[in-house]
Formats: sequence, C-alpha cells, structure tokens
Amino acid sequence: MREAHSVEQVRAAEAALMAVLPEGTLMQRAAAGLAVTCAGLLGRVYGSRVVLLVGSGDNGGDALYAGARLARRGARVDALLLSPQRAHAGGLAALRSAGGWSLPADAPGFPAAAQRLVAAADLVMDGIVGIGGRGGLRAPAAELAQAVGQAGAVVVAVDLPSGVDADTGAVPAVVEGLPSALSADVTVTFGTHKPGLLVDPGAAYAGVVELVDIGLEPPAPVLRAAQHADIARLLPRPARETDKYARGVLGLAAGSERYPGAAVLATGAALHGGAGALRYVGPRAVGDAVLAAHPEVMVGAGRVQAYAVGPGIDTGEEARERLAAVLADEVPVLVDADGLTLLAESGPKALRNTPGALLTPHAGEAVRLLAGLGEESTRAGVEADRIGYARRLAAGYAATVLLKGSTTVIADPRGEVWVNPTGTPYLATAGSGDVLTGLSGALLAAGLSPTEAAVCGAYLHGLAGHLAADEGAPCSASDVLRALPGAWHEVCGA
Ligand SMILES: NC(=O)C1=CN([C@@H]2O[C@H](COP(=O)(O)OP(=O)(O)OC[C@H]3O[C@@H](n4cnc5c(N)ncnc54)[C@H](O)[C@@H]3O)[C@@H](O)[C@H]2O)[C@@H](O)CC1
Ligand SMILES: Nc1ncnc2c1ncn2[C@@H]1O[C@H](COP(=O)(O)OP(=O)(O)O)[C@@H](O)[C@H]1O
Ligand SMILES: [K+]
Repeated sequence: MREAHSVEQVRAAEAALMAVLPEGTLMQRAAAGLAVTCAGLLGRVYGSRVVLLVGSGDNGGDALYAGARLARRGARVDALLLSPQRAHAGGLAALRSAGGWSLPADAPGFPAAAQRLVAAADLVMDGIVGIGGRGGLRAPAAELAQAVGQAGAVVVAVDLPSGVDADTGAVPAVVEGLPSALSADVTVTFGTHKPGLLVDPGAAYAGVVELVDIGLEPPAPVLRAAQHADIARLLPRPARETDKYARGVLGLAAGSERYPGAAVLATGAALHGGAGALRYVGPRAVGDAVLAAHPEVMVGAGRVQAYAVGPGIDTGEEARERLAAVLADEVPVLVDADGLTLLAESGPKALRNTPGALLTPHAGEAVRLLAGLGEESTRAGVEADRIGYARRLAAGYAATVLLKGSTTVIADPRGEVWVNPTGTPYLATAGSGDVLTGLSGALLAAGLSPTEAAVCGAYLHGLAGHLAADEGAPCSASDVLRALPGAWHEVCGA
C-alpha cells in the first residue's frame, strides 16, 4: 500500500526526527537519494550537464546538495538561483566547493543565459519549491518552466513538482500563457508520498514517483493507494463448502427501454464480481435483452444481499419508483448514474434506512449531489479538488463516495480517502461506468464493505481498461468487461 501524508503531518514528523538527529541529517539523506536517482537517469554522470532550479527554501537546499554530489562525480552543474539572497547557504557552499557553478537571477543577461543552459542540459532538477510552496510559479520561474518544457532534458522534481499543491494536487490556472507548475518526468519525494503526487492534476505533473526513505515515522495517512497484494487480500474467494447463496446475491436495477445497453453491460460485469448469483429487476423487454446476452441471470425481484441501482434507468416517475423500491429493501446499495440524479433531488435522507451505501458519481453527478446538500459547485471546481469534494459528499450522505474521472478518489464517511492507481484515459468511453457499477455491486453482495467494494472495483476496472486498450488501441466498454477475468488473474496470480 502506498500512503500519503499532509504537509502538516510531514512537518510534525520531521520536527520529531530532527529533534533527535544532528542538524542537516535529513537534508543529507534526501540529497543522497535524489543524487542516486539522477545518476541512474543520466547513466554516465561524468561529462553530463545538469541544471538546478533553486528557490528560496530547503527544497532548493536538497537540489544544491544533490548537485554537489553529481559535480563531484564529474558532471557540469549550474545552479540557477531564483532568489539569490535567500538560496540555501550550506547547499550553495557545498556545490561551489564541489566545482559547481551558480547564476543568480539578478545577474545581467540572466534570462538568456539561463535559457541557454536549460536548452543544453541533460537533466534539470526542480528545486524551486516543495511542501512550502503556495500558489503557482511566478516570474522568473514560470518563464524557466516553459523553457524546460521545450528542452530535451530529463526533468526531476525535488519532493514534488513546483506549483502543484502538495495536499490536494491542485494546479493554478495558466497565467499569460506561462505554465503555473513544472512538469516532471520523475519526482523524487522524501519520507512519504504527498497527496498531490497521487491525484490529478498534480499526479500528471509528477511523472514516475520514487520514494526516498529518510526515516520519518508519520501517523495514519490522509490518503492511501492500494497495490496488487492489498486487493488480492480483499477479493472474495469461495470457501470449499460454499453455495451460490452463501457467495451473495446481487440485485441489479439498471437499464430502461430507452437505455437497455446499460443493463446488459452492468449485468455482464456483475457476473465477474465474485457474487454467487444475480437478479435483474427492470422492464420485461430489458430483462429479455439481459437474458439473451447472459442466460445465467435470474430475472425478477427476490432476496438479495446487496443492490446496485441507477445506470440507464432514466429519471422519470418509473425510475423514481425503482430507486425507492431498492432503498426500501434495507440491504447495502450502490447508486450510480440516473440513480444519483434522483438521489440528489431528495438528498441524504433517502439513504436513512440503508445499512451501507456506495455512491459512484462522475464530476457532473457530484455537482448534483452537492446541490442536494445545499452546496453550490462546478464540474471544474470538483475536478480541481477531488479529495476535498469526495470527503464532503461522503460526510454529507453518510456513504462511501467513489468520484470517477482521470483520477478516481474514494472517500468513506469516517474521513478515510483512497486514490485508485490503475486506469487509462481509454476508460472514458460510453458504458464503462456501467461495467464499474456491475463489478463493484457484485463485490458488495459478496460481503465486502462499501469502501472495500469501491477500492477493489475501481482497481480491477482500471486494470481491465489497461488490458483492453493494450498497445493503445481504443477499446469499448464491452472490451473492458471481457478483460475483467484477466484483471482478476493479474491481481490474484501475482
Ligand atoms: N524539513 C525537513 O526536515 C526536510 C525538508 N526537506 C525539503 O524541504 C522542503 C520544504 O522546505 P521549506 O519549508 O523551506 O519550503 P520550500 O523550499 O518548499 O519553499 C518555501 C520557500 O519558497 C517560497 N515560495 C513559496 N511559494 C512560492 C511560489 N509559488 N513561487 C516562488 N517562491 C515561493 C517561500 O517564500 C519560501 O521561501 C521539502 O519539500 C523538502 O524538499 C528535505 O530536505 C528533507 C528534510
Ligand atoms: N481521463 C480518464 N482517465 C482514466 N479514467 C477515466 C477518465 N475519464 C473517465 N474515466 C473512467 O471511465 C469510467 C467512466 O464512467 P462514467 O463517467 O460513468 O461513464 P458512462 O456513464 O458512459 O459509463 C469511470 O470509471 C471513470 O473513472
Ligand atoms: K520542487
């Protein structure tokens, strides 16, 4: 499991450790790890050209000490000092004594000289700001970030890409055509992951994230990302003497005469979710289509261990009655798509008799659910702070919330948050959400908690998307559905 901690938690853990270690030890540990990664990326350090972008704090200090280590191994290292009076004094002295160079931003001809150095570099280290950063890049850092983006060098962010908010992953809007954050190929982060490295848009700026252990012992994380072994532990496996009812029965209320495909996709995915049986409830004609595609489905209401409701049910009176009937059953329920639009109209009270709920909105549906809590929001606002909004929805509806999109975030009502590390933009295809609903619903019926079902469902769905879009060919939701067994195999066979 990968764990991420807030800036406040990192500062507290660092303070506790610094109190018992000789001064500068943590920065030396950080710089040593950073230099090792950079050396690996360079391949041959001797004769290579390295440029350091150095801000006014300890993030710049890390870059200077790491640069000194590379200079000692024969690299030509130039430090561009963006706040010349406040550059880390010890780091700068170390770089100079190792034979490195520095160029202060207030030197005559700085912009042109800096741009020339960046254009000729093999590797650029971004030590402008780390966890002490507030807001986006400003001049002259923003101009340099643009030059870095156009150069061919490998870009390594120190701790996190400058301009990315460490706690949320938010990146401020572009100002006058200049980037507000630096885009890295690799981020070398210290002690623990920061949430902004795992959640878009920040995650997209971070590239590959490498963690350097500096001995921090932080408390419970604010954000978690599962890995294969975590998922394998949670997935249901039939006991030797089980039967189909003991494995769990999912009731699925999806599809309408207008949108029959949603029911076919969701039931198809549910058959690969580890439950023992599946009951489809809905219009007769849709039930016939489901049976034609999946003859193992039982059509008609009956006893179930969980419900999944919403994809393609439409939003009219009939749909409202279907949702009400499902919620009256008092079993755990997953609500998606049209079901969320209807739920937003009545607000959280509609879930009061439900023993556990999982809501799976995309950003647009999240805006509606927030309106159901009396909170105004926009799609772009939700996408810029996924963790914050997922948390608010989970608390407001007393439910687990799986917020879909380029990064899927899962928040439970107690405040625990997960980010899904699998997936591909090819999953942005019609019907892919219906597959996620069927799969996660079946996991819920098999006995997983709403949060476990969400974490495992999103993970397998993302892996299936990868398998379906193998070698970059666009895939359909049906392809993702067919790839689900392969995703289970990848997780459980690891
Ligand atoms: N505290 C520690 O024990 C350790 C800290 N380390 C490093 O120290 C970093 C944190 O250092 P600091 O607390 O000095 O903070 P930073 O170096 O992240 O940045 C703070 C400085 O940047 C300026 N600044 C803030 N936002 C800016 C912006 N948008 N544009 C330009 N300048 C801006 C501030 O005025 C301040 O001077 C970590 O990210 C990590 O790289 C590591 O050396 C490991 C140990
Ligand atoms: N840019 C993206 N990168 C990765 N996954 C994405 C992206 N956009 C959407 N997805 C995923 O694709 C699925 C789309 O679901 P949804 O929006 O409900 O679509 P539909 O209603 O058409 O099925 C979700 O699992 C979502 O997380
Ligand atoms: K940085």
